[in-house]
Amino acid sequence: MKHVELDTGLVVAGHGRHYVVETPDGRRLICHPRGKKSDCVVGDRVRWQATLSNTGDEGVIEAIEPRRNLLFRQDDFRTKSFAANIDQLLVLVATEPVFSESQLSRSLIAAESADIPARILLNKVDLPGAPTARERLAPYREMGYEVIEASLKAEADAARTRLAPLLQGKATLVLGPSGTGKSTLINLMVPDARAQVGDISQALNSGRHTTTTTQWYWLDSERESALIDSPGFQEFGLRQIAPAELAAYMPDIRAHAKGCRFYNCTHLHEPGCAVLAAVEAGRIAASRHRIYREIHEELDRPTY
Ligand SMILES: Nc1nc2c(ncn2[C@@H]2O[C@H](COP(=O)(O)OP(=O)(O)OP(=O)(O)O)[C@@H](O)[C@H]2O)c(=O)[nH]1
Ligand SMILES: [Zn+2]
Repeated sequence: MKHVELDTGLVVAGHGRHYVVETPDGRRLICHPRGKKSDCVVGDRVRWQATLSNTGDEGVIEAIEPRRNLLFRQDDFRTKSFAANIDQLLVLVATEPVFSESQLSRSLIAAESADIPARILLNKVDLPGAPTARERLAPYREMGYEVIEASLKAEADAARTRLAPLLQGKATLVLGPSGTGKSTLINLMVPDARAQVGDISQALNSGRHTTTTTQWYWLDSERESALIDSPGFQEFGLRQIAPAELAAYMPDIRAHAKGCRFYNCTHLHEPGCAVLAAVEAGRIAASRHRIYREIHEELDRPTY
């Protein structure tokens, strides 16, 4: 196959085996991958060819360009990709509903292992629970993550002004549990969000109210900055990570792991473990070590 003859495009949405591909001049069309395997993800750069048949598709994806990165989760049974070729992850949490620290940590670990920088956005700081949420995020600030506070609805203009420079020139994947304000964020930063989803995606999404698939939104007419909205999820498996690697992807644990007596210390029970000593001394948050233990046990279980 001669790639030079094929058109290039960006995958901006996926619906089962159908993908919405955006051409360099901004046109969007439906494509399906050649062959049975549908292994495209939003953010993929692809090469496609116009279809001559009347399948309803307008193009066939012939090739996927090598990915710069891929953020995904993996359990015993399957791998779920969020997006490819992203510049940063924005983990959205809120004062209410109370967020799961385990889910937050898992998102950050997945990003670390994929070498993708991450920030945390705490929404709804106008609510009385804000100080508690802030306190729960203190360890994350301390280990180096930027925590941005906002009230996306209550203080919309201030939030937009604060966020715009952080998103400038980047493709930002947003992950966060349902009810934290993801739709509010998209509508705040992407005024023409509905139009960008477009008739194609709306048709493929078959009348559902919320988008159930990942969607790429441009923030500017120059198409330099983008937000990628991914649907909420229940489980965040990290099977792609070997148990012995886990500490390296948790900055607070990593900072102490060098001081352990044994080079292959699991930081769970060993004598002379600098991580356990740091937990004891309060230099690593107890909640973080609990999460480390929980994930380590999960990764250590045999797969069937
Ligand atoms: N108090 C307060 N409420 C907010 C703020 N931002 C969003 N909300 C509310 O939080 C609720 C959830 O917001 P959405 O934007 O729909 O959240 P979502 O994450 O898209 O939720 P799903 O649609 O369930 O995925 C709505 O009732 C919003 O009005 C805020 O800054 N302050
Ligand atoms: Zn140790």
